[in-house]
Amino acid sequence: MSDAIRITSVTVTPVAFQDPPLLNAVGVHEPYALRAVLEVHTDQGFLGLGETYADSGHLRRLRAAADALTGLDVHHLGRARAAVARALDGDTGSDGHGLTGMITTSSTVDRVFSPFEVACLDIQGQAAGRPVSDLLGGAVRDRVPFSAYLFYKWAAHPGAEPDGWGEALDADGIVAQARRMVGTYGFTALKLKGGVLPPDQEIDTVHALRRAFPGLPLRIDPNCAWSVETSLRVARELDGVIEYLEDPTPGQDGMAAVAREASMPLATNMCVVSFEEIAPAVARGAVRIVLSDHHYWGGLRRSGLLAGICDTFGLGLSMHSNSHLGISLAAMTHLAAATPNLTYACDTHWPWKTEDVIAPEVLTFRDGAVDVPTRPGLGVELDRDALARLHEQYLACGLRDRDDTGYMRRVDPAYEKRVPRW
Ligand SMILES: O=C([O-])C(=O)C[C@H](O)[C@@H](O)C(=O)[O-]
Ligand SMILES: [Mg+2]
Repeated sequence: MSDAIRITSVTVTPVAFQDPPLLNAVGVHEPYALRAVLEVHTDQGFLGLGETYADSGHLRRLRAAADALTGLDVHHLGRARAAVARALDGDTGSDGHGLTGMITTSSTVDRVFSPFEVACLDIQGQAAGRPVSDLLGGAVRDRVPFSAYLFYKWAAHPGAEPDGWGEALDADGIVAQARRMVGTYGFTALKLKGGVLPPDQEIDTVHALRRAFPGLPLRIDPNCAWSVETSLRVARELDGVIEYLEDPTPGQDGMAAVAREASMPLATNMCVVSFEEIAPAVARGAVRIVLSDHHYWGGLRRSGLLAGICDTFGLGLSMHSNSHLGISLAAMTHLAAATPNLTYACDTHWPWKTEDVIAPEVLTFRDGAVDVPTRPGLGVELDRDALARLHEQYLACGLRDRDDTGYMRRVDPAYEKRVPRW
């Protein structure tokens, strides 16, 4: 039997990378998105990487968990998760920005454990000489398709230079944005972030996308900005136009009411975001598709568990994203490659970022898909200069918690977060 590979220390480095003014149902993205980069060091010299959120409470919990993992074998993931749960001792997170649904004590453990699990799998893969997808059962596809994630947006952050994408505050602006994304990355599915403009304008935008891209699957996600009645009206207007309707309205009961009458499947990354929410959602018939996200479903293997449960109950599976860097894209790609029933193109914010902490050449888009890395582990390497620069940017930018609503209020003091808004 081969030796244990024991964790000797973990480095948690918060970073900030530039983010354009993307609009959503709760406000607007701030000039920087925050992430934490985890480096898990071991007694055999392997270094494992993980990436996660970097809000201040999450950073505190990551550091507590990091201390608790020292000495554990990277193969003992069950023990590692239990050690994280003990270290957190009930310290439960909250969904400050309002885009990710309810957070419980157990789902907080999943959020905190996830990047450590990814880093441990990175190490296991390096030691075995196998890509992480092989540790998850093996890739069933060599390339993972992603969708173009379209946002209404301002041309620039207030007082700053335009970001190069230009303004997109109507259907023409979104179609132009989609043309550029599809032209550059080859995406074969389109997702519109909605809940920003009055519903009729967003319906017009989806129809404009349908005319401009007749063959591509379309989705809209207003992050619960609509009442049940509004959701049903939008569903009627978009009958036969979208492949799924994502989180039109708050709560499983509201979603179930929409699901009973809407012609298209409903999808969620807001009313089913933890294991305890699956059974009630199935009982209510609230959704037909769950967007997985290893960052809050407890890592790659627990995301596989979610996939199995979805399969059992006949639920479809897609994948959610937040603003992220290359370590996360690598993990998402390995997971999607090894998940047979993940049949929808995954979300990614990738095109919106201009900076990263990994060497750029490993993960590239061709025809809207990323080749599954075949090198041992995650297959990505840290660019230490870039990590240091983005950490300096974190220290200098002053942002410590994602606050799309607060940022919007600085621009428009009358702005209010309302769920549902229409
Ligand atoms: O599908 C979703 O709900 C998201 O991607 C949530 C994100 O936070 C998105 O709304 C964003 O980045 O503004
Ligand atoms: Mg969503």
